[in-house]
Amino acid sequence: MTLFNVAIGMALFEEVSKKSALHPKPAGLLLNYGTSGFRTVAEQLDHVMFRMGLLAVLRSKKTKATIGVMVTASHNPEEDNGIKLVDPMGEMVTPTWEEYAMQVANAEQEALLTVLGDIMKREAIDINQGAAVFIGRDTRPSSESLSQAVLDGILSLAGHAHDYGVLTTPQLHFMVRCENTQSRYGNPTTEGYYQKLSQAFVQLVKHAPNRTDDQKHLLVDGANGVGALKLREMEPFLQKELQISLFNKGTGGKLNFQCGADYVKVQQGPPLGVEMLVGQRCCSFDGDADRIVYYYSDSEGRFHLLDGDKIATLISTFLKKLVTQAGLDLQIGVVQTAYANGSSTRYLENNMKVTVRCVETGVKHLHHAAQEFDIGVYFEANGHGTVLFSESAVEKIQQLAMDSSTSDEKKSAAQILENTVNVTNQAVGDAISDMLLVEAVLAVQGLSLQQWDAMYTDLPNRQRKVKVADKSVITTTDAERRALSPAGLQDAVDALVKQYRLSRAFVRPSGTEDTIRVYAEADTQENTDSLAHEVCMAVYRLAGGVGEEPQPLC
Ligand SMILES: CC(=O)N[C@H]1[C@@H](OP(=O)(O)O)O[C@H](CO)[C@@H](O)[C@@H]1O
Ligand SMILES: [Mg+2]
Repeated sequence: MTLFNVAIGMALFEEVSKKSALHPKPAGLLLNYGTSGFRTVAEQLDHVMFRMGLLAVLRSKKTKATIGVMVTASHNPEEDNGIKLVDPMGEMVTPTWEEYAMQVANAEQEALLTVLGDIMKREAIDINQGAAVFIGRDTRPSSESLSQAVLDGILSLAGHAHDYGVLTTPQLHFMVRCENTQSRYGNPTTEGYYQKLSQAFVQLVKHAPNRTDDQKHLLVDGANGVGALKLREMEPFLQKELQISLFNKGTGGKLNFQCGADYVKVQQGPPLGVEMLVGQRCCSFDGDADRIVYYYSDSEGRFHLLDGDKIATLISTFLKKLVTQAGLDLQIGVVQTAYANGSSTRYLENNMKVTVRCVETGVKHLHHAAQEFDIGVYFEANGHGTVLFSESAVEKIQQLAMDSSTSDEKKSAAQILENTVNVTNQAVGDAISDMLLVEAVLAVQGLSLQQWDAMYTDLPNRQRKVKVADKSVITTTDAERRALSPAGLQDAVDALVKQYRLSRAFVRPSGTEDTIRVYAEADTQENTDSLAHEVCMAVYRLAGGVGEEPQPLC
């Protein structure tokens, strides 16, 4: 380092030191960079925001690219908030830097500069390298001041910041990817996002010219969050090809309260505030619009949920048909987690004959595994997912779509595939993009919601939680489907599972909550609930359960 660089470094660090005093860390407070960043009650987060602004600058210097910072707590209560970092291609920040994020967030006030200095040394970061950070935030009341703290952090390390204000999480990921591909992926503006996705959607539905107004109609539960706002902004771009009735728009109700994708998935019932008629197509976004689930109510008043597994099945079936029609040699894979319904996995493997991989919970694991295929479809059962197309797959599709010597059938399949690529937000799961994709797939194939639902029947399933003294006593293997410790737990689960038909159960520590999650499925809801309860009891007894013993449901 030259003396000049040292002087610059010292001046910057002095500024950081001065500014960080305005964002003090409560002594002793330790936070975890979990499955999707830091997440806790908003009051505890000011120092974390400031410090993540600093870290984003370092990450930007290291990667020589624009980095994203999103302020949101997704589906969690309005009082909570959170922050996550976005890497250059719009993906979640790499694991080593999650570690750094924790070190920086948890450093006591006087140790902050040392921790930053150590990271710079370890990563050989050049202080003179420029830095740029994009910021987005959700609609929580606390998000504005918290994103201001991020901005303070960025500016105090002399980084360049672009504050987009209120955005959905996937929009922020999209902006970062556009910027770092010199706009090859799209323009890094909300208008660029609306244009790219809606143009592709409008092209796709041209392959379904006789859609009725009824077929174009969709009820959307916006979870009283940012998704509702952004969908309203996007509507004019859709040229009436989708007619949206928007509920839970955030004008009256509380964010995520008895509504939104997470509520609908966990309750397996409709959200508050949506006026659904029999058979009508409905979907719910979550609070930051990166998840979506579909549902309808049948003539007997029964609620039908079409979750992430059903969406993955619909999309991969569609893609497989098109790839075959186009005569392209592209391998399609579907990535799921242990929470995927057993029926969906069986259907994909046995009927659709696509490769299915199971990975650990958390989008970063799914995203990573999906990159190994020419076309990788990944969805968590809760509705978070997307499709990744490899660069060479996109090239082959584009070439064929323009090839004047090929047959009309092949060309048309390639053109549909090309628009499918463009309607998809490949940076990350995106409720708006997934909604357009599902709507287009249904339209092009002339499928009703009921026909889609009938592709396979979900096995009854149940998710439960058990409180234990120390959740780390449970360790798992085989994509979290088997427990390695404590001794005897997996044997107990195996013995219980054997007593039921079509059954499966597993236990794992949650990565976002201080609890053990239990999942069970079996031939009937009654058997599923009974299996889930017995597994909860095994966890309670063998893994140090605390508080009241798990009770059977009803
Ligand atoms: C069963 C379940 O839905 N788990 C969720 C939940 O993770 P846990 O590690 O199970 O707490 O939050 C994650 C982040 O939002 C999400 O990716 C994941 O799917
Ligand atoms: Mg979310």
